[in-house]
Amino acid sequence: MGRDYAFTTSDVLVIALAFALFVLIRQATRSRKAPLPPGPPGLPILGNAFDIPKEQAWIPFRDLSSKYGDVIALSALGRTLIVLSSVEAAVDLLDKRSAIYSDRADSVLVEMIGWTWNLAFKRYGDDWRRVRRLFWQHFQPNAVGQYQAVQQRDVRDLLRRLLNAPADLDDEMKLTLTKTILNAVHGLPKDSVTHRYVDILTASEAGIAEAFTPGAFLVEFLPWLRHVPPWVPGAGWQRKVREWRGQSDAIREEPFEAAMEAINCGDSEPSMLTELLEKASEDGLDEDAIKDTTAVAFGGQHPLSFASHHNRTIVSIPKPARTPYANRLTDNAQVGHSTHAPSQTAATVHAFILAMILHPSAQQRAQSELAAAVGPDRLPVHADRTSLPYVDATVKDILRWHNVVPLGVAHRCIREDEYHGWRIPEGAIVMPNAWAILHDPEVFPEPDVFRPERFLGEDGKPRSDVLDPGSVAFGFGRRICPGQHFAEDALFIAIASLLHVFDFSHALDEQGKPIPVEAKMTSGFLSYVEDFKYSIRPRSSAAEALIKGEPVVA
Ligand code: HEM
Repeated sequence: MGRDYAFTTSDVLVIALAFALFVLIRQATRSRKAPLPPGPPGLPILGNAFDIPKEQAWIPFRDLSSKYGDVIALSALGRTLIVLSSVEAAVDLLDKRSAIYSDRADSVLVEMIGWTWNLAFKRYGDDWRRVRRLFWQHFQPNAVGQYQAVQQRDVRDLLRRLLNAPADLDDEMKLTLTKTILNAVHGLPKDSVTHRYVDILTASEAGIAEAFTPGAFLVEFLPWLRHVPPWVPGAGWQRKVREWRGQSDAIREEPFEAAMEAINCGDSEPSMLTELLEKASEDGLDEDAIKDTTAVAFGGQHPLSFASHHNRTIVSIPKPARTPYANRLTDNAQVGHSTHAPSQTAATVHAFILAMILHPSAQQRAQSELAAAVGPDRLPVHADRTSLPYVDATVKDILRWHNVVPLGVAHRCIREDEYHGWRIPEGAIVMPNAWAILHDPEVFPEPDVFRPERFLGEDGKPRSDVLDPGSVAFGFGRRICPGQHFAEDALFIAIASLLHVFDFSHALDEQGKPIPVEAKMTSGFLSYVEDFKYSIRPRSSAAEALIKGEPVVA
């Protein structure tokens, strides 16, 4: 009989010493090779562990880049972190050399939490390739056009709901995007998509943020800790992991189960799921592959970052008792609603509203353009985009001014490489500082100012000589966001429709004075603008009639 699986203090000490020795030997071997990119000097063994910022890391990283250059290296606990702060360096490494820069960091927690289905977490290899290819077939530029009608319909529903409950825009925006995704991907009828799905995403987002706060979980460095049962003093984190596992399972299972029930009840609409099911035997797809691919569209856009940090409250998601499909249609009372956007797209729309309040002249110019190009008798459609260059530039400057994934998603280098005479070690975590690139004053003069005009020439037409923020905000190389074209369509139609019929302005206090707002970003690998108060009202009675679908009287 072997002894019980329990670790004594001396076990832990021996392992820690062995690890320290390993790091020292590695450091000594490395010193004979090409140097790492420049960076702040570190402590022995611990390296730059104390230099890796936790709050709004993109700003201190940008400051380090101003001192050391656009490629900097930091080392912590045996890992090397490379931060890229120019578009040239990001494209050179993550894009042009994507054959070796497309892996993700290994993580014991990803496995424990059950996030292995999530494309964003998958290691670079055949499994990632298979799911990405399936996903891409339905989200590539030629395919996303099929979702535009659903996006328009859901945004028009949003406008109607806002007319009745204008204070709930953020919440309603999250629901709108979730409805569109679950309809396009799972074929769920729009009325069956309730706030529960939004809450599932929001809870998992908070869980991911806590799980991947650097250094927060020792198990990432000492993988054997995963075997310590939760009742052992100090192993309470195992309970959190169990909770997060439930959230991850909910994302993968719940919409899928509801979709299968809808199909069986003859209530489902044509979708990515129905297409995958039709082609399953021809393409050799099993249920797991189909579940993974559909789950990626719903919940896979919350990816792992080396320096993630978040301070949101975790919402617990009790699974509802199994009820017949028809009874679930109005089931939205299972959990409390979060006040935060569930996805990058909704967070971007939230930032757009702030920009409109801070820059009323931009709002007016976009509205004048809409009035001229679309007119008072109808709402905008995607096809209007080419005749709305200012609205299009507004979308671009929102992605730049407040990019919601400021440090991108970290890639991992799978083979030692050399760049400008510096060594990029095998296993290095490589992170594009997207915020620094999009706030570089050389590229975007007065970068902190929201100004769509920067993308337009004097004739009001789009300039081709200004960097498109979309080429940075959605990442790089083989891991580039596969939802980019869908997200850009969703942002355009939401922003154009909101501006066409609503005015956004400061909320007033009890004395009738405007309540000041400030553009502040939250910390975390998904960054939001901090909550603010605002007023939203229909632009005119004609706009109100348009929203309600009534005849417009000029
Ligand atoms: C404004 C909206 C969005 C932004 C700014 C955004 C940004 C990003 C970024 C920066 C990455 C990492 C790319 C890299 O590793 O270099 C990413 C990955 C990903 N995004 Fe998005 N995204 C958005 C919307 C969406 C949507 C709507 C979907 C799904 C329909 C989606 C699905 C994904 C997936 C599956 C990945 C992981 C790809 C992989 O690792 O291979 N994203 N996104």
